[in-house]
Order: sequence, then structure tokens, then C-alpha cells
Amino acid sequence: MAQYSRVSGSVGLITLQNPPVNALSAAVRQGIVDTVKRALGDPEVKAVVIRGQNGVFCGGADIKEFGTNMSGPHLVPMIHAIEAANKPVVAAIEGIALGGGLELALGCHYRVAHSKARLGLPEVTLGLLPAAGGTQRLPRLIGVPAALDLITKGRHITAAEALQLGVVDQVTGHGTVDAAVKFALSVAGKPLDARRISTYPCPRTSDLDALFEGVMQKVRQSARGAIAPIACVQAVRAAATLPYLQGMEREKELMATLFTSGQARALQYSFFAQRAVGRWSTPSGARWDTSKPRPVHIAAVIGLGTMGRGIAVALAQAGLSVIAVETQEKQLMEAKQAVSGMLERGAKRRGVAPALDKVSYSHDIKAVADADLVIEAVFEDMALKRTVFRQLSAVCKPGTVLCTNTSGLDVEHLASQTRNPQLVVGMHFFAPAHVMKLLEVVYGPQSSPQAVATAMQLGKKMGKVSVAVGNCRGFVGNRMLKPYLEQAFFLLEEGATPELVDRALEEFGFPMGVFKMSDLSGLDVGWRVRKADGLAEPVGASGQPARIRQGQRYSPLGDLLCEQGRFGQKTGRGWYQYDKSGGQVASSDPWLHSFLEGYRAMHGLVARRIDLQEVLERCLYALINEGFRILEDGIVAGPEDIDIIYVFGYGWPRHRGGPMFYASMVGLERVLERLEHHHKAHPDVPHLQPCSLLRRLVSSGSPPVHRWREVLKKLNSQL
Ligand SMILES: C[C@H](O)[C@H](C)C(=O)SCCNC(=O)CCNC(=O)[C@H](O)C(C)(C)COP(=O)([O-])OP(=O)([O-])OC[C@H]1O[C@@H](n2cnc3c(N)ncnc32)[C@H](O)[C@@H]1OP(=O)([O-])[O-]
Repeated sequence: MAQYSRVSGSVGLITLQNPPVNALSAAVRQGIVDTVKRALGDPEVKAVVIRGQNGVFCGGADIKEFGTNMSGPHLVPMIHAIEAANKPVVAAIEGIALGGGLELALGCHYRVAHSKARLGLPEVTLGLLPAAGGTQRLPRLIGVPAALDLITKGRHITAAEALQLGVVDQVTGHGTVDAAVKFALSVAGKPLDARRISTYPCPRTSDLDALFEGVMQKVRQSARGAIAPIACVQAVRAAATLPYLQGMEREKELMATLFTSGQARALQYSFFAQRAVGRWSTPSGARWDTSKPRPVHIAAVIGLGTMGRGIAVALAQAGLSVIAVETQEKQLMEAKQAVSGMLERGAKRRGVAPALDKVSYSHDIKAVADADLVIEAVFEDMALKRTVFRQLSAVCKPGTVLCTNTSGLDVEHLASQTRNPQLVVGMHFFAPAHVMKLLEVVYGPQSSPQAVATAMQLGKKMGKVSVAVGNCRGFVGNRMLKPYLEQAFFLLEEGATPELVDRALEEFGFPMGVFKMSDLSGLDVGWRVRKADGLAEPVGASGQPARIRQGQRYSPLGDLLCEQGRFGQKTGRGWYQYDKSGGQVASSDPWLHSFLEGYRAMHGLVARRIDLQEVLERCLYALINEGFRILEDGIVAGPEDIDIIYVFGYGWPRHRGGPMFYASMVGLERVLERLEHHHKAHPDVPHLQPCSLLRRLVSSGSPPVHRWREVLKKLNSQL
């Protein structure tokens, strides 16, 4: 809806009403058409102001309407009518003006923004492009390079940057609507032709072709298969080369290629999935809206290695007082420097003062006695972590929430080392912890609703996308990564090369293939975990054949490389070779290829031709199958939790939605059939044996992914 009133005698005030973000639903669009007509027809009215209810201008088109039969007036003619008006129309921008919301404002003759407002055309993040004139008006207003930057990246800009770019005409610190009304009165009766952006010529840019070629090349590289960024460049090119109306036709054409695309559905699913994981719940009944978090003012970090330092920085940047503890004096000094450096660089990037005084350092664990929450981030060793939790349980005040940053060890076992196991949860950050958005909050059967709520709330305060997951080996992300890695190793045994496997995964959209990623994170990290699991024994030591461990097929390839000190980038050699230790540019290593041939010969394996499709099916379907086991075990509440973890923590291409969404797009029947095919070929690999939940979903007609939560509830209630 849109409400109409007259203020200051001669200003028609139109208020968009569709909380929480006044999205341009059919009803709002109709309201705008009606109220604009009324204002223009009201002889008393000399000027018009458009604003949004509740201090929010407009969050754009109503995403919830996409995929439905959209009705009501179209945005383009609605905005044209405003631009063509014979009375000045001023947009009063408070809170946000995004997507169609900014396009509406660009149709107005003037824009007044609050200093805290954020503006942008983020359609590309939804697999779309600004299709209400944004790709044609913005370049005409601010020039092609600036418009390309905003539209292809979809980034939000501050009011200050919007003023500097010329997107808005005035910025005010308060009373935005009053300022807009005053502005409207000041321009009433003045000629408007020079304020109709669509009539502007697109500012000339020297060597347009070179500019667009350069941008298209960069965009193709960073898009990694996403189609919307490409279409955005093509649409802006139309603005730079075609008259406005032809450019609008081009914009419409390109939007039509995107609107019903699988990628747009995946990105819009991801948008709502990110909000769904915020409405968390646990099998024990804890919930986002009923479980009250404890206030956390003072947080502490135990262990200042790479992860501990990043966590301390993220806590300080979120405004908390932080006590950083490291028992090793030398490590403590180095950590102090590193943390200060990260805080200063972060503050410089954000244009704020560094929160150096927020962090205090100590080598004595007693220093955390008054902390409200403590995060243990010591070396990934259970014995060491047990000791730390016993110490924390002894020194911390009652009610302190104790968290572990373990990436997969048993949280419940650590809880049992303390006086109050109900106050123990996992907070699994991802490296670098002050950059990566994902946080797995791990609850055990004893974790209290308050402890889970406190960790989830803190994650939100740190700007993290927090996902509540149940305690199990490897939690969600790493548990699914195991079969994915395992298949990659098996494919090498059967004839593939690291280059082929990585190419398949990078063409799928991952920023890095599994073997390049392994070289980056260090082969020794996985080796240590396999050793801890009793898997990486020297060949023959277990008395079992080299390629069988714990009764299952096992590939010792990674262990064999580690035994030769090939840990990846850090040693200049891994699955690839690098120009030096710490080098980052991977190149094929002839040694590795002859090593693989030797290995196959030694184990009587005959290399066969493996194509990219098989690599994808084996690696991704094994990962997805484990996802179904996680859903079946009730470790997460729904597929959205898994998909958000993989998009924000493991580089799963966002335009593919996530592993579970991807499975629904491929078709559960197809995934089941292919898993059965590969399991038949590899009966000694249990991870390829289709999960019974997958079978049950297929037999109940393969419901769409957004219905799995309710189907799961029903299936579990039948158990
Ligand atoms: C033609 C035209 O060219 C094209 C085609 C378009 O215009 S395409 C559309 C372009 N617009 C966008 O991309 C903006 C998308 N929104 C956001 O980026 C953020 O929401 C936000 C605005 C910065 C607020 O963030 P927040 O953190 O304060 O709250 P929230 O939890 O995110 O949001 C609060 C609630 O509002 C819902 N919501 C937000 N934006 C919405 C939208 N555009 N449509 C429908 N619902 C929306 C959201 O799902 C949540 O609902 P629920 O979960 O409570 O039920």
C-alpha cells in the first residue's frame, strides 16, 4: 500500500507501507500509481515527496513475488509516470534504497538521503539485473565506470558516497522527510526537463570498447560461471551505446534470460536460506524466539595461534572487551603484534578508529575469571583441550558460557570435563576468523537453550552467518568434506590427475579445486586428523592391505605425500609444485604424475579415462549423500542449514544454491540413480551407498527443497 497526505500546504506526501522493508509488492505498486495520480491531479499540490514507512525507504521489488504469477502495475511505466510528472517529485531516502527502491528514486527528480542510509542495485546477488531502468538511468547519472562497479558487484554504498557520486542531491543527519519537503518547496515550479535522467546523454567515456572488454574479462573471471554479472555488463553497454528506449528494450531482454534461470532460483533460495538459519531450533526445544541469550560484555580467547588471533580481532571489532590468553610468552608477544596489526588494517578499511584498547593480554588463564563467555582455540588435540576446559571450569564465575573452536572433536566430551556441562557449546570459526562469515554453533544433548542462544546471538553481533548444528564427528561442514575428499583420492587411484579433478570442480564454480585447496590449507592438517582417527598408519603396520582401513576402502595417497614432506604451498610441493616454499601459483608436477603411475602399478590398479562428469558425480554426490545422513540424524533442522554452511564456509558457488538445493535441481531421482551406479562399481565405499532418507524422499515424489523441513518432520514422526 501507499498512503497519501498533503503537508506544508502544498506538498503531496506519499508513504510506502509494506513492513519490514516496504518492498514493491503488487499492492504497493498500485498504491504508488494511485497516489502519484492523486498528487499530480491535486491543484493545491506544487511538489511531491515519496518516503517509506518506519524510516525505511524501499528494499526493492518483492522477492517473495518472484516465481508466482505477478499481478499489478509494472515498475517501468510506474517510474516513467513519476519522471514525466509536471511537478517535482523528491525521494526522501531513510534506511535503505535498494534495487527497485533505488530505481524508483532515480525516477524522481531529486533525492534527499539520511546520512546513515544505504543505497545500491544488488539485483546481481539474486541472479538478476536492475530491470526497472536502473541499468539505463544510473550510467546516465553517474557515468559508465561507476555504474558498472555498482551494478556488477551489487554493493551497497553509504549516503556520503552516493552524494560524492551524484546519486543523491542532499544528505541530512536528521529529519530526512522534513528536509525533503523543504527541498520540494524550494524547487516547486522550477523547470524539470533537466531533472529527467532518462533524457540525459550517457557521459562519454574514452575508448568505450576497451573499457567494456576489460570489465567483461574481469567479471567473467570473478563470476565463475554466474550469468547475471555478464548480463549486467551487457545492459550497461546498451546504455552507453543506444538511445534510452532501445536501451530499456535491451535491459528487458536480458532480464528475461535471467528471471527464470536456475541460477536466479538458486541465489534467491540462498537469500531466504540465510534468513531461515537465523530462525534456529534444536531437537531439545531451544528456539531463536524463545531461548533468551545471556548478555556478553567481556569475552575471552584461550590460545593465540592463527585462529585465536582472528577470533580476538572479530570480538573486538564487534565492540566487546576481550581478554586474550596465551601461556607461551614468545607466542603472546607475536600475537599482540598480529592482533594490533589486524585491528589497525581493519579500522583503516572501514574508516574508523582501531579498537586496540578493547583487547587485554595475559599468559595466566585466571585472567578470564570474570568473562561472560570464553572461546578455547588451542591446538587441535583432545588431551590439551580437556585440560583447558577443566581449568576454565575451575576459574570462571558461575554462568560463564564455555565454547570450543574445535573443527570436529567431541564437544560433549569436553563439556563432561566441566562443572556445568549445560554451559558448553562449540563455536567453530573458519580461517581467517575475522574475515570468514560462517560460524557453526555446535550444541550437545546437555547444552542449555541459553548457552546456544548466547553463542548464536554473539555470532550475529560479530557479523557472522551462524548456523546451529548438533554435535557429531566433523559437525556438518567437515563431516561432508570427508567423503568429498575420499572420492577425489579414489579418482586419482583410478586414473584421474589432480589437474582434471580440480578443473571439473572449478568449472562447476568452486574458487579452487580440492587438490589446490589441500595444498593451500596444508596436507599435514588432514594427515594429523587421519592419524588421530588411527587411519594414517604406515603401509602394512595395521597388518591390513594398504588400501583397506577399518574394513573400508582407503587411499593412503595423501599420507604417502606427507611422509615425503610434501605438505603443499608451505613446503613448495604437494599435489602441485610451487616456485618456492609458500609460493601460491600451482603448476603441474611431473614427479607427482610418475608417482601416481608407480603407485597404481604397485597396487595393481589400471588407469582408465575419467571424464569431468564422473568427477562431479563422485565428489559432489558423495558429499550430498552425507548431507542426507546429517538431515536423517537430526544434526540440522533443514537443508538450508547445510547449504548456507557450504556457501559461506566451503566455497560452494552461490549461484548453485548449495549441495542440497543442487541435488533438488539435478533431481533426487537422478542423484539416487547415479549413487547406486557408482556404489555398484565401488561396493567397498559405504559413502556411495544411498542414504535411506534420499530413498524415502524419492519415493514420496521428490518434494522441492523448501518443503523438506516439513517432510522431515512428518517422516521422523512416522519413525
Ligand atoms: C526490478 C528490480 O530491479 C529488481 C528485480 C529488484 O528490486 S530485486 C530486489 C532487490 N533488493 C534486494 O536485493 C534487497 C534484499 N534485502 C536485503 O538485502 C536485506 O533484507 C535488507 C533490505 C538490507 C535488510 O536487511 P536486514 O538484515 O535488516 O533484515 P533481513 O532479515 O534481511 O530482512 C527482513 C525481512 O524482510 C524480508 N525482505 C528483505 N528484502 C526483501 C525484498 N526485497 N522482498 C521481499 N522481502 C524482503 C526478508 O526476507 C526478511 O523477512 P523475514 O525473514 O523476517 O521473513
